[in-house]
Amino acid sequence: MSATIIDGKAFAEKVRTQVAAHVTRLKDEHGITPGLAVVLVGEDPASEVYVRNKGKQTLEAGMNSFEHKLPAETSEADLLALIDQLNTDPAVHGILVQLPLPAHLNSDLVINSIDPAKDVDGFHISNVGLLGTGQKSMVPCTPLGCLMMLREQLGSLSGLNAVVVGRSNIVGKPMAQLLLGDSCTVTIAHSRTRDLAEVCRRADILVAAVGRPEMIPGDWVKPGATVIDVGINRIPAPEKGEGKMRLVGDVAFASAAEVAGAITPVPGGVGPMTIACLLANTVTACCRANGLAEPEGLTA
Ligand SMILES: Nc1nc2c(c(=O)[nH]1)N[C@@H](CN(C=O)c1ccc(C(=O)N[C@@H](CCC(=O)O)C(=O)O)cc1)CN2
Repeated sequence: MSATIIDGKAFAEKVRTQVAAHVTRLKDEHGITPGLAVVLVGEDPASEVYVRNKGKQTLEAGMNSFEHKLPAETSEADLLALIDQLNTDPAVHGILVQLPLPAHLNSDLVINSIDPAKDVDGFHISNVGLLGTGQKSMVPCTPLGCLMMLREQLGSLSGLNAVVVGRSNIVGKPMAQLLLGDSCTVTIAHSRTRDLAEVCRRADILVAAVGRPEMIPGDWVKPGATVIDVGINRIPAPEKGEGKMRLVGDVAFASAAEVAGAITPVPGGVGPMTIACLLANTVTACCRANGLAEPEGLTA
């Protein structure tokens, strides 16, 4: 293996320390405690873990955490009523609805009912438009985490060829906008892209966000490229025992690490940065709501 392994866990800890320092300053100098409300509908086991970790890390950073756990059969009207209440609650600076929502709920409608200023996920259509036009917005947490790691690894991204494999609203599209904002030459590739291998081989920065286990092999990676693997896929791991599973990314890590200059592992790469950036966005939202200077280095 020749690539530098980008340690997302360590980087996330650094971001959380910075967030906690800003929170202390907001409390001491302005008497304000940032607050994050997380809404979980249903009992998806992975979502329950993510929501628990969000609450724990919010409290550890010195912020207020408001957790709302609703039954899977919650009606859209009841969910919208809760969001309405959070929108007007002055103690709540950030609101997040954990995805995926149960199938009977319209995710777009629910997300677009959040006050854009409190939309710490950056999924509201207003924030999508602001990001797309290069204006100040709330930036989706996973792509923001990827951008922070890339800047830390490479310094300037200007002029680099970036290929984003995946066109989701949550990762692929905002990631491409952020890379464009840093003056990369950006290609968004997807399942219908012709000669995907060749497209990937042109990338100085390769971001994999397709949700297909180990889909990108090492021979699709340009020598020296920086590879950011957003995929979190659970696959059977019979070597660990019957019925056991393990996590892999969208990139075949071992072969890609032979070729890449730097690469994020799964787990321990992009994942931990998602929650760290959520905390950062909550502090940013709190500062904006109170007309205070935004924390440096924690926004795009
Ligand atoms: N409203 C949102 N819903 C979802 C988001 C989101 O950003 N906003 N992203 C994902 C889930 N997610 C946070 O919500 C998340 C996913 C993964 C991790 C993480 O730290 N992963 C670890 C591995 C964890 C494991 O063992 O399963 C890693 O990669 O090292 C954090 C947050 C979907 N929903």
